Amino acid sequence: MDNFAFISLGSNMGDRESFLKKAIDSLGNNENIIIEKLSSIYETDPIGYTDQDCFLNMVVQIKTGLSPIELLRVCLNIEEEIGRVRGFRWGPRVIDLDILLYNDENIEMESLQVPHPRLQERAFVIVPLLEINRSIKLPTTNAPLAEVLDEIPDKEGVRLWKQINGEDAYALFES
Ligand SMILES: Nc1ncnc2c1ncn2[C@@H]1O[C@H](COP(=O)(O)OP(=O)(O)OP(=O)(O)O)[C@@H](O)[C@H]1O
Ligand SMILES: Nc1nc2c(c(=O)[nH]1)N=C(CO)CN2
Repeated sequence: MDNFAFISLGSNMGDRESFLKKAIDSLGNNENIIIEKLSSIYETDPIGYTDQDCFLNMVVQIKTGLSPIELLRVCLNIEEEIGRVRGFRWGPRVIDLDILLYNDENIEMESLQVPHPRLQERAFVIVPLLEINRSIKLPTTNAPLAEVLDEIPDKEGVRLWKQINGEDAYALFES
């Protein structure tokens, strides 16, 4: 498990928290993934396509023996398992898993770009990421993420919804 990665989770349909929990359970049940940290859960105004319900968003930090492409495959399988039906771009979804960062790598494949190409525009991703690690820098430009957040206008659309500390993290994993 020599690699670290950050994965963002989002849901804006049905029992949103239960879908986040299911996704985290599935990640943790993978023998090649260790969940290291969970952010709190944030309720966030929809970005991109705005005529839809608010999202719950959070970020997890993992250690993994999987390659980036293998990790993407795992994420897509979890989305499918939980029942995501692909609708239109940026539209409502029961669960969305995105790979934000994988080590300090810059990956430019057709099916996978890391850092996630829209990471820098999305307060709903950066706020939970900074909660886990204040000193993260973007591998592309070396810019501290805290400075990137300063430049984003939509920060007030990201509200703490459920604080997760050690104890809550355990409760979130309890079935
Ligand atoms: N870093 C990444 N993490 C997850 N998927 C990625 C990444 N880079 C590229 N992709 C590709 O994006 C495809 C579509 O992803 P998805 O349907 O979740 O997009 P979206 O959530 O609607 O929009 P966005 O990418 O802006 O979050 C995936 O099948 C995957 O191949
Ligand atoms: N607030 C918020 N807005 C979004 C989200 C999301 O997770 N949270 N995901 C999207 C598609 O990737 C589009 N818009």
